[in-house]
Amino acid sequence: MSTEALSDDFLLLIVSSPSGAGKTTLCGRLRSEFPDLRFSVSHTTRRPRPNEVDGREYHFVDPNTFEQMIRIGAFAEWARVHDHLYGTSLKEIEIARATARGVLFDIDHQGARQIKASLPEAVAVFILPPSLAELERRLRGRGTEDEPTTLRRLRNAKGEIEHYGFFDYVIVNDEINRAYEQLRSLVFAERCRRQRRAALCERLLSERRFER
Ligand SMILES: Nc1ncnc2c1ncn2[C@@H]1O[C@H](COP(=O)(O)OP(=O)(O)OP(=O)(O)O)[C@@H](O)[C@H]1O
Ligand SMILES: Nc1nc2c(ncn2[C@@H]2O[C@H](COP(=O)(O)O)[C@@H](O)[C@H]2O)c(=O)[nH]1
Repeated sequence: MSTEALSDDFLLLIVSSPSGAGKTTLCGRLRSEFPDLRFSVSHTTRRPRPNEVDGREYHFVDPNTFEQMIRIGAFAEWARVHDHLYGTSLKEIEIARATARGVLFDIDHQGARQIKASLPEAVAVFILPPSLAELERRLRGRGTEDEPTTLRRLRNAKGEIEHYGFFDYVIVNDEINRAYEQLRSLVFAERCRRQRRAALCERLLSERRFER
């Protein structure tokens, strides 16, 4: 990690997991505790769930609009996940840079790799369920997907876990409070990285005080 890459205080935090492991729940808590960490609202071609609001959880668009956005280079990253298209627009990152102290991405491992390729200072966290049986219980318990979608997501889980080696941190979401405590600790720790403090150190060193 280069000093230059971390020379500002802006945190790019990626959270990924297999479907149902709990990243939306954990990101929701982060958003409440750290309002200066702006949630990146992705574009997707999947249909909204009953409780989801366009522009809040996602920008819900049709496939033609999504493909047009790909053509004009509007995305920082995009991927096909569970048979739908999902993408992070460059605009989301620009807005976060202009208005917040960081940006929180809830994206899959393909998107995480693309973000890291262009923004290597990004910090990537993978959330694991304690077991596959518990993953299934959670996804079914959430009750948002029909049976074919549930099965597709469960069948994709191992393929996603295979990518754990790419991530900087792995958190096991067994007990939600414990997992959240670990995630928030990461935010604090990342904000204390030496490289993010370089500007302050240089400023203190340049002050003309206590000099003989
Ligand atoms: N530690 C936990 N213990 C028990 N249930 C949990 C825990 N964490 C999350 N859940 C529940 O599991 C379900 C799935 O969680 P959530 O929607 O956050 O998963 P997700 O990883 O965001 O899934 P997706 O990728 O499908 O959006 C939700 O009903 C949530 O309340
Ligand atoms: N590569 C990207 N993946 C994304 C993005 N937004 C969400 N996701 C991932 O998709 C799945 C499914 O999400 P769901 O809301 O339909 O359950 C999950 O792994 C998300 O992290 C994105 O912009 N790019």
